[in-house]
Amino acid sequence: MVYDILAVNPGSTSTKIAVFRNRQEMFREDIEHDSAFLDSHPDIEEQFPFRRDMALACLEVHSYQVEQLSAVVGRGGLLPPVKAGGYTVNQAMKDRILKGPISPHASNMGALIADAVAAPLGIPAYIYDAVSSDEFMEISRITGIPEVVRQSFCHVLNSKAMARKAAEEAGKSYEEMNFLVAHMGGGISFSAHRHGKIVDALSDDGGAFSPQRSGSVPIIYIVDMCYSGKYTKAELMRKIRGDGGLKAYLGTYDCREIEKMIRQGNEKAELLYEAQAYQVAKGIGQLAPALKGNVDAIILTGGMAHSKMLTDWITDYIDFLGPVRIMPGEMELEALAYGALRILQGQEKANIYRDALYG
Ligand SMILES: Nc1ncnc2c1ncn2[C@@H]1O[C@H](COP(=O)(O)OP(=O)(O)OP(=O)(O)O)[C@@H](O)[C@H]1O
Ligand SMILES: CCCC(=O)O
Repeated sequence: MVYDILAVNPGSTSTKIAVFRNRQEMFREDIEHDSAFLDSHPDIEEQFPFRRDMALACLEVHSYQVEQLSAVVGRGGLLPPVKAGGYTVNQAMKDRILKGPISPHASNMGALIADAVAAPLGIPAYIYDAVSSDEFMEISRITGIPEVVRQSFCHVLNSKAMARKAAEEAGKSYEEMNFLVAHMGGGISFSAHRHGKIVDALSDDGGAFSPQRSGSVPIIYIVDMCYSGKYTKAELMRKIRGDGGLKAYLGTYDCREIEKMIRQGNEKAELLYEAQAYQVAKGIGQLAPALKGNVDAIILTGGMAHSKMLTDWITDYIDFLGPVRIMPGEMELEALAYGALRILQGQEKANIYRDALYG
């Protein structure tokens, strides 16, 4: 049986799409969004129709008839904790994303775009390995404030896909190995994979700063900023996500531009870029206890892993912990499509999303 699957991956700076015929990729497009557009449309509800239309326009460019699709699969977003694997997009999931998002994260649009394309065609819409897939150890959830519980949240899809690939290349199964993975995209996250499960992770405001995020910042100063009367909540959130990190210091989140500044002798850019590498190394080191130091490999992945300058610095700071594998870019579209294919072929069952608030 032949299945055509559209995979859609909305990231913080880009939307990537591809059509697969079973496991064969027919075509893909990586749409990098203009930073001015992202700045002027910070809300998911505003960005969603635009990104959906761009995805549909890509199909047209490739003269692909949507009626040929068997299913659409989107990146799974920041839902309340869910299982790793596939879910059918349903009303409860859409309500949660639109009315009560855990956090306004680009990945939330994956389910919405998948549903918007699939529903008129009468075909299933799925998400796979959502960012909030939860395999945490209980000890990983504890913070110093009882009301605040750490939620499992990271680039699950790509981190697991790269760890699986590294295991395959080592001639072993993912479940036999232990990995520390640093995903370095518009957002940066770290995950500790123990025998096939992400038992702890750091991301967003809990980890390193990133090209456009603040990362973890001493909270006492943030409390002062909150009560200073100088900022609205939305303005402070933008400092944490969107306008933080390298962009806050250097005015751009494009690392290729930053490397150009460095080549032109910009010392501030060089200091900040090495600080970026150092923070990534610290994030990896912070998770090493989750594996009790039994690290088969440290994987550096995501768009920024294309940068030799960054990966050389990071390796220099961290290779005492284990062998470093550089696996640039991401395999998220493949991971989405192969997951949906396993569901369509009956090898896996799609989970039913249920929500305490939205049914
Ligand atoms: N060749 C390169 N050298 C250095 N940095 C690069 C290179 N290619 C991409 N990047 C950087 O990688 C980042 C984007 O990575 P990626 O495309 O993985 O992110 P995304 O998918 O938009 O977001 P996320 O991964 O957080 O979901 C940008 O900061 C970009 O400048
Ligand atoms: C993709 C979830 C993790 C993050 O954005 O930091």
